Amino acid sequence: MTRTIIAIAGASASGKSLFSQTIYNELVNELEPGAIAVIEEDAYYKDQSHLPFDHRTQTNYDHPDAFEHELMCKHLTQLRNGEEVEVPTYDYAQHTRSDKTRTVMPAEILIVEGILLLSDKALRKEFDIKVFIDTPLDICLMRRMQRDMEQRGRTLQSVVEQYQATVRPMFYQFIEPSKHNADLVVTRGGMNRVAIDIIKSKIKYLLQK
Ligand SMILES: Nc1ncnc2c1ncn2[C@@H]1O[C@H](COP(=O)(O)OP(=O)(O)O)[C@@H](O)[C@H]1O
Ligand SMILES: Nc1ccn([C@@H]2O[C@H](COP(=O)(O)O)[C@@H](O)[C@H]2O)c(=O)n1
Repeated sequence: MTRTIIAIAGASASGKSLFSQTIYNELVNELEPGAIAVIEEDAYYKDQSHLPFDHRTQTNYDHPDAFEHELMCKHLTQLRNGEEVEVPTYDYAQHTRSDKTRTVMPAEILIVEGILLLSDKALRKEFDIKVFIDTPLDICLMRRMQRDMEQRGRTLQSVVEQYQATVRPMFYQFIEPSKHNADLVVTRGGMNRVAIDIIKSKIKYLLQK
């Protein structure tokens, strides 16, 4: 069986999750059970449970060193080889992994979404289709403020400080340059109906082959 791994990369709050989840939700009931799955790069943030909470708030979460990309690469290889994996789950409020894992079965179509997927050479080799969600950074910041305060337990001040200290500089150092590794660059992210339909058609085509 040929399996296809699709990477959806882009800035924080650019709409990667919305884009990926829209494709997944619109296809999941049409396809054979278990044919499609989604994995988040955020699940592979390093475990920091050994560090005091105050230390964890100081981590640069937008630098590649914050992630355990080796484990992610290993899991993608296992999934491609037909093995199920235990994907970590991440707790943004505690800035570390939670003690639960999520079993992911080897789907024919695997969508992977995350900020630094296309900046890591080893990870890039795992992807058959590479998409970059290209959303202006000011829009990402506005969305991030709202989302992080509503869903990730952040204050406005903490979002602004983190944005200036790490999110914005790391975007220019790592994420934006990685756009050139993409096969497709998508504007308007999760609301780009044409782009969503193109990826859906490609997935259906691959599953018919
Ligand atoms: N095109 C869009 N228009 C309006 N809101 C959007 C759009 N794309 C994403 N959002 C919202 O912005 C927030 C961040 O989007 P999300 O998909 O979680 O970003 P990412 O996964 O890239 O961090 C979410 O609350 C989401 O609903
Ligand atoms: N403890 C953490 C871990 C990550 N972040 C931020 O999450 C962003 C990536 O997730 P998206 O869903 O927004 O793509 C990244 O920019 C990190 O700054 C965090 O704030 N705290």
